[in-house]
Amino acid sequence: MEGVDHLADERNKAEFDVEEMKIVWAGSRHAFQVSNRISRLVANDPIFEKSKRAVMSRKELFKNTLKKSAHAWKMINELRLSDEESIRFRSFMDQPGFVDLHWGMFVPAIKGQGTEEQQQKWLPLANNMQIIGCYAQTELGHGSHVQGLETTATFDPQTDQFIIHSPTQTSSKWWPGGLGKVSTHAVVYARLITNGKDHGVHGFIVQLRSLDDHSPLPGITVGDIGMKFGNGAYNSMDNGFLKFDHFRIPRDQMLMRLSKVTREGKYVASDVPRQLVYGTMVFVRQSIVSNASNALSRAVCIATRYSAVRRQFASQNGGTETQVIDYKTQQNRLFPLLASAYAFRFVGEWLKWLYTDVTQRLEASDFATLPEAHACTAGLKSMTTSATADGIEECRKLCGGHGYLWCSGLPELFAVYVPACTYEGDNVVLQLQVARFLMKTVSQLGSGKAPAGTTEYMGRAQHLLKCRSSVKKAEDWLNPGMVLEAFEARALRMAVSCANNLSKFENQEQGFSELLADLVEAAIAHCQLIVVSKFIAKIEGEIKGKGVKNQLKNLCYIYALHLLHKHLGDFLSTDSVTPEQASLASHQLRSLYSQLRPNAVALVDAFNYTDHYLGSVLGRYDGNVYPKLFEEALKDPLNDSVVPDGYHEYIRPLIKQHIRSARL
Ligand SMILES: CC/C=C\C/C=C\C/C=C\C/C=C\C/C=C\C/C=C\CC/C=C/C(=O)SCCNC(=O)CCNC(=O)[C@H](O)C(C)(C)COP(=O)(O)OP(=O)(O)OC[C@H]1O[C@@H](n2cnc3c(N)ncnc32)[C@H](O)[C@@H]1OP(=O)(O)O
Ligand SMILES: Cc1cc2nc3c(=O)[nH]c(=O)nc-3n(C[C@H](O)[C@H](O)[C@H](O)COP(=O)(O)OP(=O)(O)OC[C@H]3O[C@@H](n4cnc5c(N)ncnc54)[C@H](O)[C@@H]3O)c2cc1C
Repeated sequence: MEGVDHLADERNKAEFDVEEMKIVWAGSRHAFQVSNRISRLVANDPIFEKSKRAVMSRKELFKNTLKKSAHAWKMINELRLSDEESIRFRSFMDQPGFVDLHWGMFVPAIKGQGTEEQQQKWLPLANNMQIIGCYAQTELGHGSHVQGLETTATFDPQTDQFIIHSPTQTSSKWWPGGLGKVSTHAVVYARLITNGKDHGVHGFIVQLRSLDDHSPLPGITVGDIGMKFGNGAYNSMDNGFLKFDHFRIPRDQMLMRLSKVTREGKYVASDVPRQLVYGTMVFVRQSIVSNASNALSRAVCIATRYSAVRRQFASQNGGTETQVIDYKTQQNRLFPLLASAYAFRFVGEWLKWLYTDVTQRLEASDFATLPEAHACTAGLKSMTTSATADGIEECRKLCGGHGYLWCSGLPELFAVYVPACTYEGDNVVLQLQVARFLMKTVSQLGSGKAPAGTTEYMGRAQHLLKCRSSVKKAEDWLNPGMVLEAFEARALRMAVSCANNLSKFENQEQGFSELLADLVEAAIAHCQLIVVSKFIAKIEGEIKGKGVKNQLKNLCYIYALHLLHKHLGDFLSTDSVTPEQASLASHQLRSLYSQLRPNAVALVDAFNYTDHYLGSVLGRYDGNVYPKLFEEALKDPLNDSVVPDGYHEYIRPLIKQHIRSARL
């Protein structure tokens, strides 16, 4: 029935102020107001309609993306939206496209690696979209191993130019988003060569296409790399290939904030760490963590609302059938994901603070916290995207058969999201960066240099290596100190165990290679500790609104205790908890699920998503699922005619043949 709220009973059960929780979720009252206004602006504009993406051909989808992007740009200008509002606008459009790379990587790369002069020249053009750019780093042969890139940028002192060249097939750029069909320019990463000397990988601004007719400039071969996973989904993006044939650019198009090449061809390195050339990736990894909470919360919102609508089997005392959300198995799978969405939100907020802090320090030539910022952004990007991709798939299964329908919104969300485990650094490769950082920190323990920031707990090694958890009853698992100590002991003991095993090898690099799997586990334990500790810090801060803090506490302990349960092997083998304490944790977890249950729908309402953004029949705000499933089915092109195209060629002859043989 239209207009009826099928989830009203669920909403009436809530024990907290949902409006205040919306503000906590958004980060501030101002952020909530911006998101609320912009999401409705986008939802009410028919140009941003998205239900037909799966049945569009690639070309239609791509053109539709161009149309949406152009319309968005027009509206952003007409309405004079601020940067913050424009970012929200593009996010609520919910269609991957070249603009993500233009604003998300091309512009930040120039800001981070360009000199003042270069910024003054290029940023106004990019900010007005008079040029459109992408980030061309990955090649056919190398993505993870950035130092292995093969494209060359050789300085020619006679002409004061760099010659950009792709010497082999594997040196072709391959994957950059926005490159295939749209970008006029790219920040290209290539090996800088001056006077025959290779100075490693540097960034260069390169024009690729004519600004008059969009044709590739002579010496440039460029195109799209082809269809990717899923219908619709990430195929709206023109990930591209690019080959250079001795293509020339002026010397001043090398991004020279970190190092320079003089008119004479002299290479001048500045005193800043060369790793700052990777700065754009650090920035994007940081934003990917906040995005993980967006993607996971969308999936969880769909699965929670649908689990409250869906009924299967009569309850034990007869009467109406049971809502599937009341099955403990459903709660055990769903509620930790709901808690994870909140956890990733808060760790994302913290990571944004860390990133801003390290950026300010770098500007003041303080490089001390750079390794930690790199380890945190790499590790949290890896941990949150892996958990989110798995979580979206779990939400699909939580919705039973209907979750497999495109109109559930979950297949497309998964197809769009899953490459986040690979782009901006393969998740295993990134955890190995964290592991290196941890091994370095452990090796320095006792040297007088106290670990700081997220490794501060390692400075308490004497205690953490010996301590026994003092949990005696289930409620002790609601004590933040006891929870933190268990996670710290587990993370430290895993890291120290890896370090001890490494020390048995004469060759450290060989030892590292042998122990890769254990090192990744230790890195994940460290990252989980960070997320738990930032969630605890959040609930210990000031939180307004009736019952809001209580709900966040429940979510925090669900997050921590489900991790304890999932990684019980780690906790037991490191003696961080005993089997009895683990069983008390499971008991406490069940109790927390029961406390969360009446608040589940209200907790996903607090995400404040429009039906447009959710894009899911199962996750509709009003819970009116069944009639809408029919409506969606009838919209499928296969239902345009009652008798399908192909009947006369392929079905009728089969049936007639059968009838003939039956008559014989
Ligand atoms: C249809 C729509 C429907 C629905 C939509 C729904 C949902 C969408 C939801 C969410 C979307 C989510 C997110 C969107 C947001 C943005 C994404 C948008 C598009 C994606 C675009 C992707 C772009 C890319 O992928 S760009 C390419 C990225 N490439 C990589 O990341 C490469 C990975 N490799 C590396 O980073 C490095 O090479 C390395 C592995 C780290 C290097 O290792 P190595 O040790 O060999 O390196 P070096 O010798 O160079 O370094 C030695 C030394 O330096 C330290 N180091 C390394 N990196 C850094 C750094 N960045 N900062 C500081 N320090 C660094 C290293 O640790 C060593 O230190 P030590 O010597 O001390 O050991
Ligand atoms: C959708 C999408 C968008 C992208 N957009 C861009 C873009 O805009 N610009 C751009 O430049 N690039 C882009 N990329 C490329 C992306 O950054 C790379 O694919 C990514 O960094 C992984 O590198 P790779 O493909 O070389 O993987 P590989 O390194 O070849 O990984 C293959 C396997 O080897 C393993 N492996 C690799 N090295 C190690 C190691 N040292 N130890 C243990 N295991 C290892 C990995 O874990 C993985 O299992 C994009 C990729 C995708 C999928």
